Amino acid sequence: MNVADTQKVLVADDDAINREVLGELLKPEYTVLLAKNGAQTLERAARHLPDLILLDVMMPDMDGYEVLRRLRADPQTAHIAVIFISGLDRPEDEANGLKMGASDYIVKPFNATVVMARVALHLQVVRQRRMLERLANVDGLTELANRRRFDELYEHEWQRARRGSQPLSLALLDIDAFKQYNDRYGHPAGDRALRAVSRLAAAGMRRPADLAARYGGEELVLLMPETGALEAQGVVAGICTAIAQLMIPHEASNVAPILTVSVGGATLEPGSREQSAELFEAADTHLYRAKQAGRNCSIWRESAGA
Ligand SMILES: Nc1nc2c(ncn2[C@@H]2O[C@H](COP(=O)(O)OP(=O)(O)OP(=O)(O)O)[C@@H](O)[C@H]2O)c(=O)[nH]1
Repeated sequence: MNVADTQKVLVADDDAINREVLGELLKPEYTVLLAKNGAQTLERAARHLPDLILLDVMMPDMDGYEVLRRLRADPQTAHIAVIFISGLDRPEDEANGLKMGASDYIVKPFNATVVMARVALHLQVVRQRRMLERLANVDGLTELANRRRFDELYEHEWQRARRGSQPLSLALLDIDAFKQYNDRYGHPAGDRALRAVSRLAAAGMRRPADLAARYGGEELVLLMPETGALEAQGVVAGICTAIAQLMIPHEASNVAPILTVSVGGATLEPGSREQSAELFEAADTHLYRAKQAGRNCSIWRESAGA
């Protein structure tokens, strides 16, 4: 396994010897982080986002149950797998830990082989969950977010823009005469061109909350929260220029001898009256107009919300 793929395990125990024993045990296979109390566990969990936490139940500043509750309350750390390690060996303690959302419960004194086997098992579950999440959210051809993921994030960003009275910009980018491209150069070449355009769209997104997604077929959607119309148009212009600079030959196009795109965009500061569909529909209308206007161009609309 390559170092970048190594999974991270955080060992949280107030007892230095326990920390060391568990740390040494895990080190040959995983990247190990250590925490000596509850506060440090929360801080390291948020900073390093480990795949798994081995969490001592009895710690002086904050017990493991409280640490788990706080981890679950923060969306960033809510999904981190937790195995309780505890000196409390009554069945009700174990049941309580599992009910709280721990993946497993190991009673001290622990057996090293059993700890390693359980850690391996839960890390495998973590890997499988990530793979499923990826399959559910990422488009296989372009590696962009898929439409399902876009729909989810769009609603989230719409609400965030409304609460924060911030502009939200959205652009639909559609490859021109792509049917002719496929007909002329073949479907595999069409796939390559679509991947190249997608890569540039993703590279053009500047901020962490910006999103390039494949909306369907040869249509991409670019979502730019907290971005006004002028700035968003600048971002889109940069992407269109980068696509033109690829100079992908398209001899069957009536628009240009190279592959081009049309863009419809809109910016809105959501008020209480608008629905999220309105911004999308405005961008779609503008994409239609850009196609009508001869393609290889971008049309934008800006409007204030109520
Ligand atoms: N190679 C490839 N082609 C695709 C993919 N998805 C959609 N297409 C093709 O994209 C083409 C879209 O055709 P149209 O909707 O007529 O659009 P167009 O030819 O680009 O015309 P305009 O958008 O009006 O300029 C169809 O031929 C689809 O088969 C894909 O994943 N790979």
